[in-house]
Amino acid sequence: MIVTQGLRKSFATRGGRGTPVDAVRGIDLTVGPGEIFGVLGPNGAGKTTTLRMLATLVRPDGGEAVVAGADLRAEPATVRRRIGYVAQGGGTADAVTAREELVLQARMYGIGKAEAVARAGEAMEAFGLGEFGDRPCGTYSGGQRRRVDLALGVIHRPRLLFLDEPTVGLDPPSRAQVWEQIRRLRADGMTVLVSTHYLEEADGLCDRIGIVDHGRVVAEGTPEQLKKEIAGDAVGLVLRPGDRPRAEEVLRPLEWVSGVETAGGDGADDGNEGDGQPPELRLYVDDAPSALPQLLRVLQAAGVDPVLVQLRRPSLDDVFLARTGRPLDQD
Ligand SMILES: Nc1ncnc2c1ncn2[C@@H]1O[C@H](COP(=O)(O)OP(=O)(O)OP(=O)(O)O)[C@@H](O)[C@H]1O
Repeated sequence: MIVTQGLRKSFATRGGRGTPVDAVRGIDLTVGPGEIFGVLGPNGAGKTTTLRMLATLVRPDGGEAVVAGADLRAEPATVRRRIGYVAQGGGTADAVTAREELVLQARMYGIGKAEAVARAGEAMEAFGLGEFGDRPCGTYSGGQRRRVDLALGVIHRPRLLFLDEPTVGLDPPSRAQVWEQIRRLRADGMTVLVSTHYLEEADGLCDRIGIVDHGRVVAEGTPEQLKKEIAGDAVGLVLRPGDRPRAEEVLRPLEWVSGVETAGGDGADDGNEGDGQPPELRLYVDDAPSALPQLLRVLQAAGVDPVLVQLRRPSLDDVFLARTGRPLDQD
């Protein structure tokens, strides 16, 4: 549904006298039909500029893209007809009602009056706007407003929808409601490209993500793939004093254990830990839930009885950290 190669954009500053800002330095992305694809990155990473280029609102300086089956540079009008775009702040006016906005938006896409009114009614129902949609937009909560923005973005039934940070500033329940609506659009066959700087949103909502930093894609894949690439799963074992050498001896040769490390404690296994904390033996495995029972069997056969066993799964924050050298600032 989207294929980009080397898409880039710089902005002139101080009327062309300052150093140009390289907002996007060469973005390569592939978004398949029917997926929710997340562009994850910190503020200023180039997410908005990327979305605006793909939605024909900003002209790229270089690179190629095919969007919704049309060439971005050669056929921008075709791209525009096939897509929907919801900007970060949304676009509703305070004095008009959601229903009026929906009818107006449909009319702007050339839809006849009766059909526009019918579609507005359907959208009110589908996005749960019935309770408030005949009041002026200025009286809505942030979450209600975002649902109206979504409804406006798809009133012309595009096959591809761009959402720029759709849940920024919303409280968790409103965020969950917006995610529900986005999932419903996917279930109806729509492809959704969403930009976000929330790790939880990228992880929980998106089928695949591209991590963007300083105008480049630094990682692309499903959230699970990306987390696995970084570390696989980890299992933490807290052992009785003196048990560690025997545990390491039986665990290291196992082919499904890719690494064994000691975390915490003073490293000396003499029953006299320097900081009072028993060391944790951390094992790296491909799939912790299936490795766990085997692990316990091997330890039991060796006469080792762990005090504590815990599953540790890497997060997207670990991925971001590994690829960029710093954690993602989510404020
Ligand atoms: N019109 C413009 N003129 C000059 N610089 C710009 C312009 N638009 C964006 N930039 C700069 O380009 C860089 C990327 O901005 P962009 O808005 O694409 O990032 P973003 O990842 O969407 O961040 P945010 O989440 O804060 O919107 C930033 O350094 C920004 O200041």
